[in-house]
Amino acid sequence: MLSLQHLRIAATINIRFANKPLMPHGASKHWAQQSRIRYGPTGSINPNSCLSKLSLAGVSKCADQIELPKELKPELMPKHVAVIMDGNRRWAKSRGLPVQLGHRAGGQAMKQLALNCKKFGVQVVTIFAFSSENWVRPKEEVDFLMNVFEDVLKPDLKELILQKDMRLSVVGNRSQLPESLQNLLSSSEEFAKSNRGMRLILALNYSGRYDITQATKNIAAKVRNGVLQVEDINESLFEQHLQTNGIDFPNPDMLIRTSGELRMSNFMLWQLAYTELLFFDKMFPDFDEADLVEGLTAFQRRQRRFGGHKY
Ligand SMILES: CC(C)=CCC/C(C)=C/CC/C(C)=C/COP(=O)(O)OP(=O)(O)O
Repeated sequence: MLSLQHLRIAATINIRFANKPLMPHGASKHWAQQSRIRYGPTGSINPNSCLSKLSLAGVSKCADQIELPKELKPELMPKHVAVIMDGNRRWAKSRGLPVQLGHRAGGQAMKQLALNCKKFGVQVVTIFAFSSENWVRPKEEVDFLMNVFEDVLKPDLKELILQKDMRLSVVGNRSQLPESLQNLLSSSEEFAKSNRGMRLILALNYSGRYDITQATKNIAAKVRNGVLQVEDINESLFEQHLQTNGIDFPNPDMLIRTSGELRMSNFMLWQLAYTELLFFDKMFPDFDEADLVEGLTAFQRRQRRFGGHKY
């Protein structure tokens, strides 16, 4: 239940309800004190982007504009960034707000993160939005989260799909999600089908162990039916039976987890085998462009060996 006090705080940081944008505006004094709002310097431009080609011809904007802060190298950008957005509730509690507002602010941070990744030329972003274990939360929080998914997804997906040319895929067991959310997800995927921009993958009611278990069961059934031989089973075949099969994307290069927790929480256990892990102390709603640049810079400094040696 929202008290008058909460409404006052929400008003102070310019939070609006019922399908309306909820992220506090930079103009708010309270918000400015709580978070660094920085707009990364756009020093270097990917030489392959159409921006650099067109700017030679005196044109300053184009559809696939890639603007890189000067500390980032285009050739070392991760193709696929996975995100565990953690800390929404702690963000809200530390401000005396109901947890629901933390989830709404997290939704806005998610959209901004997707836009920034696109701006920097990342090809795939996977967001862990709801784990199969999250159902154990209080029913009213789960119900609220499902509503937030719809509220955030309706206008934001529309914008990301229609204006930003993003492709959309959903992994996880959708059949347990509310019907209206299932419909929204399917119609959004359909709408985005012919897009060619960055791919956004939402993991909703997703569990890495479940993913591996269902792949194993499917393969076992095929062996039992004689469709496959035991000798046919290898990593590539196994991957084809994961829920992420059918989505044309490389395994994540980089994983971001916010809120200071240092664990995987059952997220893409197979797919993250050689992913570089980056942990941030900030709560997810505070994760901004400067943090993303910091993470990408750290990623670019790492030496990826994939089990090999390079001495
Ligand atoms: C895809 C989409 C539209 C998402 C928008 C809403 C959103 C950001 C949902 C994330 C839900 C979640 C379980 C966050 C983790 O923080 P937590 O609740 O575990 O916070 P805590 O770690 O502080 O308890």
